[in-house]
Order: sequence, then C-alpha cells, then structure tokens
Amino acid sequence: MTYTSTLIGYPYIGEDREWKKALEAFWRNELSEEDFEERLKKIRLSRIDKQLQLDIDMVTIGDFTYYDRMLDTALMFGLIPKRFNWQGGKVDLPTYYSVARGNKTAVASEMTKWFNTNYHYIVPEYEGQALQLTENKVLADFLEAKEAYGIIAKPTLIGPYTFCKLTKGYSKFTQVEYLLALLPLYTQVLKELVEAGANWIQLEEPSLVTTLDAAEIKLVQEIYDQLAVAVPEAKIMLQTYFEALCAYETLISLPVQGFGLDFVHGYKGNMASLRQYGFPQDKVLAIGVVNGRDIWRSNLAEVNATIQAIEHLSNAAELWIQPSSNLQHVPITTALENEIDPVLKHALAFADEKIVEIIELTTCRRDKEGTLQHNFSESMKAIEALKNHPIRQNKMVHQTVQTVTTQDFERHSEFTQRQKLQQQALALPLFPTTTIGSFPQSDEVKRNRNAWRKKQLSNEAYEAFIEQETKRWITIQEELDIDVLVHGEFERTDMVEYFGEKLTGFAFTEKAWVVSYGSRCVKPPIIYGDVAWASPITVIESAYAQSLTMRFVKGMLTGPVTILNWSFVRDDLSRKDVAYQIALALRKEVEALEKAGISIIQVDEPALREGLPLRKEEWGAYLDWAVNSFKLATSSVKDETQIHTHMCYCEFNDFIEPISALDADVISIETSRSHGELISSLQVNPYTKGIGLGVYDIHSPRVPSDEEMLTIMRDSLQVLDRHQFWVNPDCGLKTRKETETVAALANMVAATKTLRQEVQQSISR
Ligand SMILES: Nc1nc2c(c(=O)[nH]1)N[C@@H](CNc1ccc(C(=O)N[C@@H](CCC(=O)N[C@@H](CCC(=O)N[C@@H](CCC(=O)O)C(=O)O)C(=O)O)C(=O)O)cc1)CN2
Ligand code: MET
Ligand SMILES: [Zn+2]
Repeated sequence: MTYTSTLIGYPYIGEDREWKKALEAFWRNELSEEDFEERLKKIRLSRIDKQLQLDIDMVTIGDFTYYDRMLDTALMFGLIPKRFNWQGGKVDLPTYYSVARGNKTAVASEMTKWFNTNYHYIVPEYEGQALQLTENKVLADFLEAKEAYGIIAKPTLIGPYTFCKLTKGYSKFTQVEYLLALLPLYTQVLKELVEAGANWIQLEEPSLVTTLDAAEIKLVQEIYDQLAVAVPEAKIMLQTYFEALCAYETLISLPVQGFGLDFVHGYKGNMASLRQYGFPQDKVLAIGVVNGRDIWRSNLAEVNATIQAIEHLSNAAELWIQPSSNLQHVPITTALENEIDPVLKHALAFADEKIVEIIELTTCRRDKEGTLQHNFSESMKAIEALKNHPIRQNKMVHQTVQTVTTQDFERHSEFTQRQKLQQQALALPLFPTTTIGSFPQSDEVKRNRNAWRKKQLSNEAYEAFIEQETKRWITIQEELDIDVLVHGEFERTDMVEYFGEKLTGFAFTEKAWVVSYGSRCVKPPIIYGDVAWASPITVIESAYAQSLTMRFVKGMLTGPVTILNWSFVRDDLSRKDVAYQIALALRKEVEALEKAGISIIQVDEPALREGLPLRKEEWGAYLDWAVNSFKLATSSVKDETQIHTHMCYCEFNDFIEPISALDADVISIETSRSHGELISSLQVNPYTKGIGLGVYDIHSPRVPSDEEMLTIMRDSLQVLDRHQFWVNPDCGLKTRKETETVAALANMVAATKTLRQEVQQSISR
C-alpha cells in the first residue's frame, strides 16, 4: 500500500491578505501591470513554498487565481460575453477585470454561490461564441513551479461537466454544440500539460455530488469517454467534494486513473457505496478525511480509524490522504491569533494546521511496524476541554430552546390584516424607495474605527464620529427624497461580526480571513458557546437616526440563519439548536427596537439559501428550522410594525415558497444581474407580499442610468401588483464610493418618480 499526502487546493489570499491588497491597489492604478504581476507571482510561489515546508508529498498548482477560478476557466476558453467586445487572442487584464467587475459600458457577469459554501464565483456565459484556447494558464503555473522548485506539481482544473453545468446559456438546446466546442479545448490543455511533464492532473467535479438524473449521468460518461480517447496519456484524478458521489455504482468506473471522495461531508453516502460496490482496483483513491470547511481540530484517532475502514472496504492499492475540499474556505493559520481564549485556540485547526494533521495521519498509516509514536490523544484532550468550557453550560438558554412552541413562530394576524394596518400607520407613497442598510464605509470611517480599536480614539470621540456620519447621511437621503431611510451601519465592520461582538458565545479572530468574492474577504466569527442577548445592540443608533427625521428609519438586524451560516459554528450541537439560540436572542432585540419607537424593522437573511443542503431530499428539514428561526426572531411584534427582510447572492427562482413562508411584510432582493429569470418565475409562482426588486447592481462601480432602472421596474410591474412593489438597490452600499452611491440613488429616485407618473396616467386614462 502506498500513501500520498496532498491537497485539493490551498488559500490564495495570503496570511496578511497580500493578494487582496495587490488586486485593489492595481484597480486603483497604484500598481503598474508589471509590479502587480510581480506581487502575484511572489504570493503564488509562497504557497508552493508553504506546502513543501509542511512536507506535503504532492504539491497542487492551478488553484491560484487573479479573481476567480471559474472566470479563469471561462476566459481560458475564450468564453467572453459579446458585450465586452473582445477581439480574440490572449485576454488582457482590463478585459479580465471588466468581465468580473463591469466597466463603463458593460455590466459584469453574474456572481453566484459556489455550491453550499460562502464563496461566490463568476458565472460563465455561453452565447454561441466561437471558443478558442486563449492561454493555458495552468500550464504556465506548472512550468513556473517546475522552474522555481524543480517539482512536478499536480495541476488542478475545474472539470468539464461542472464547468458546463454552471454556465449560463447551457441548456439541452445548446448542450451538444457547447460540448463539441469545449471538449477539444480541455483536451488541448491536458495534452500540453502532459507534454510538459505533468504526471497527475486533478479535474474538480463537485457537480457530481448533486442529484443527477439519468441523462446527466450519461452525459458525464460521454464526456469522460471522449477525454480518455482524446488524451489517453493523461492521468486524471477526478475530484469530488462537499457530498457523496451521486450514482456511485456507475460513475466510479469512469475511465479515469483516480477518484477523489469526500469522507467528511459525504461520509455516510460514500461509506455505504464503498461497502456495497467496492472500489475499482485499477484506480487510485483520494480520500478527504480532514474537514476542509470548518475550523475544528480533527479527532485524529477517529480519523485514523476511518482511514483503516476505508482501506479495508476499498482494498485500494494507493491512497491519497487529503482535506475534504479546497482549503480556501478556511483561514490560513491559527499561529497569528494571540488574543483568543486558549481553550478555544487549542481546539482550532486552520489550513496550515489541517495540513499538519494530514501529514500526521499519512505518517501514521505508513508506519506499519508501529515504530513511531503517534500521539493522537492531544487532539482528543483539546476537544474534550472545549466541550467542558463554562461558555457551553448556559442552562437557561438550553431550557428556553427546548420549550419553544409553534405559537412562538406566528405573528398575531395574517399578512392581509397586517398590510391594512401598516398602510394606515405608515402612509407610504406608491413604490416606496429605500436602500438595503449600509452606506459607504469610507476611508475615514475605517480609519476612525481602526484608531478606536487600537485605543487611539476614545469611545466618546468614536461615537460622536458615528453620529455625525449618520446625520450627514440622513440629510443626504432626505435630499435624494428616499422614502424609507436607514441609519447607514457606520458602526459595523461586518453585519455578522457586529452582532457576534454583542452577543455571548462568540469569539473573534485577528487575521482569520477567508475570501468571499473577488478581492472581498470576511472574518467569520466563531460560535463556540451558548448564544444569549446581554443588552441592546442597535437601539441607540436606530433611535438616534429616527430622532433626526420625520421619515421612517428602518431598524437593521442580521437574521439568525445568516449569523449561523456566516460564522464558524460549534459542532457539538445541531445547527437547528444553535439557530434557535440566536433567534431567541434577536427576538429580544426586535422587541427592544419596537419599544424604542422603530416602526419598520429589517432582519436580513442573505444567507438563508446558502445553508441549503446539496441534496434536494434534505431541503425540507433544513428549511423547516431555518424559516422557523426567522419567525422566532420576528413574530412577537405588533401587527402595525412592518417586518422587512433582505436576500442577495442567490437564485430565487426555485425559492419563492420558503421566502413567502418567512411571513415578512416586505422582502428586498437582488435581481439586477438576473432580472429576467426572476420575472418569468414570478409569472409562474405569484408572490403576494411586499417585494422590492433590486434595480441596480451594487457590486460594480458603474452608475446605472434612470432609463435602465425604469426598464427593470416596468418589467417587474408586469408580474407584481403596484401596491406590493418597492424600489431599492440589490444590496447594501458599504463597498461603494460616496459619489457613485449618490449618483445611482438619484437616478433610482428619478426613475421611480417617472414610473409613478406613468402609472397615475394609466389609471386616470
Ligand atoms: N460575514 C459576511 N459574509 C458575507 C457577507 C457579509 O457581508 N458578511 N456578504 C456576502 C459577501 N459580501 C461581502 C461584501 C463586502 C465584504 C467586504 O467589504 N469585506 C471587507 C472587509 C470588511 C471589514 O471587516 N473591514 C474592516 C477593516 C478590516 C481591515 O481591513 N483592517 C486592516 C487594518 C487597516 C488599518 O490598520 O488601517 C487589516 O486588518 O489589515 C473595517 O471596515 O473596519 C474587505 O474585504 O475589504 C465582504 C463580503 C456573503 N458573505
Ligand atoms: N443590511 C446589510 C447591508 O446593507 C445587508 C447586506 S446583505 C449581504 O449591508
Ligand atoms: Zn445583500
């Protein structure tokens, strides 16, 4: 038996987010293209260096990117939307970043969640373009690693099935021509790699863990049959992750030389398949046994036992031992965290610590004579100590969660009844305009917060600054003539972190960043204890903003499911129980806001859909407790109090039912990048509560014209009643500049006023 330690992929942002800083400096024209390339090369090589230093047997390359790997793959094949007027040949950086971020004349490609992770990728668009290999970037990376370190690294690529499946414009009508164009390009990339001396090549096919129908299974077979014929000399590791392989008995015999399976998130399914069908004896088996998605130390004795069981069931001659997925979903190292609770820190494993676990497990498996000491008990002790931590022993919280009843989920009256009362109480115009909550986090805002964090600025001075900024933006909103105002969220770095800091049970890191999309990163809190409400979180800011204006100011909270899904969560309780703990804490905050005179309260749930299991058969159970958590947080208010929610970054088209089940009076959702699809699905599944369709994309610095937004609004009115229709941007504006924001909002309000006139005229006619 041979054992090889390897990775599916490693984070690319750098320990101090050097990658993010380089990208943003380049976009601001502070770096020349040459200096930018130089800096990225340094980061790229340092990742290889790290893997070699930690003693990984097989280094992975091709997992680095200049923005997003799906985008890289699309552009490598010349799959560039026509609106970018690309003339062929190597894709230059301005074109690359235009597709990602939009430019003056063309909107960016859509962005959407990468499976059930918190990462968002750029969606490739197929419009019948003639495809061509623009540049073999993976080959360049392979050669670079060979030259710098003399290694034969394992190149990785997004596999052809997953790539097609996630392409917009791929359908049963375009499937044949698309694949006929694409497969020769994959073939060429693989051929060039083999010719350059590549041994193993990893093709990532996470789509193979979703529910596949017979036609899809057949297609996967055809794709891999073709590749095997076209490049018989390539040694392919077909890598799956995030769940168990679907249709194992068929797909496991695809003509590839190795198969990678996730034995963390797909433990049950993959074990059952191994037991029932065994493993093909001519293939290498790569096993994901260390969790690539969470931050907890593995119980190494347990994992070692799992590996033994897999060896026994598979009878494979060669095993690769690896994390369950790309490590880009976890922070880089715990070594930089000096402030954290030592009991917690001891129980954590980020990317580098996970690699150490992989190495330990690999050495242990190799050590057949048992000559080495394998001290697995330390990991067990760390886990045990955290389990007994006083922060996990809040009896009150445990008891309240146990005694929640169905009544606790319901508002006093039905929506139609509430709608009447709210119309009377709020008296808003037709098509009320609003924003999603945050306004630009200017350099000044960040500077002040940093100074305050470093104790260079007093609490009083910091609070005074936040008030001044809030006041300035209340005035701006009034001048823009927006109907329902927000306080601007200047006191928040991040919508989850902020709440975590005020609730019990959370821990925060200094440097534990993970990439969210493009250059944007988040530092997820760690929920490691029982969650409880200690004192008001947002009441002072909301009440202050409300005191400045006669218009309504929305209270602004992050919902329980989003706090859960955007944190790293303890694994000793069910996710449902943790969500209910958070919901019960937020319920107190909602009540405190109402008591303080806030009439509209928005509880954001952008991550509600992110928690959906990959397998459809598990959706129901998740949605049950997720929807109930939102209701638990929001249902105790008076009928007159209007509850809003907000969602972004997801396909809603198959999600209208759960959205409706939240029983929120108004929802604002992102649609500007996928507007047409939502409209057609609303045609089929009518939605009856208040709904604000995002009329412009906030991820791009581009200022949309009022005409453009008006078109979106007119279309929306085809499928929505005018009394339910709200107008808002796609999401919060914290990442935008002030000038862009004001210009775009002015156009949005102008478009709304035109629409009101049009509708009035058509009524009076
Ligand atoms: N948790 C979470 N997950 C989410 C989202 C979200 O909003 N929150 N939204 C979706 C993704 N959308 C996102 C939108 C914006 C950003 C974003 O703007 N991120 C910022 C970081 C936000 C932040 O915490 N900023 C801190 C600054 C932290 C920082 O950079 N500090 C410097 C120090 C600077 C100094 O000393 O001068 C450092 O650590 O190096 C602040 O505002 O105070 C970024 O990447 O730039 C991230 C995700 C999905 N997942
Ligand atoms: N209220 C939040 C904001 O405006 C909602 C963001 S959803 C990712 O930033
Ligand atoms: Zn949003």
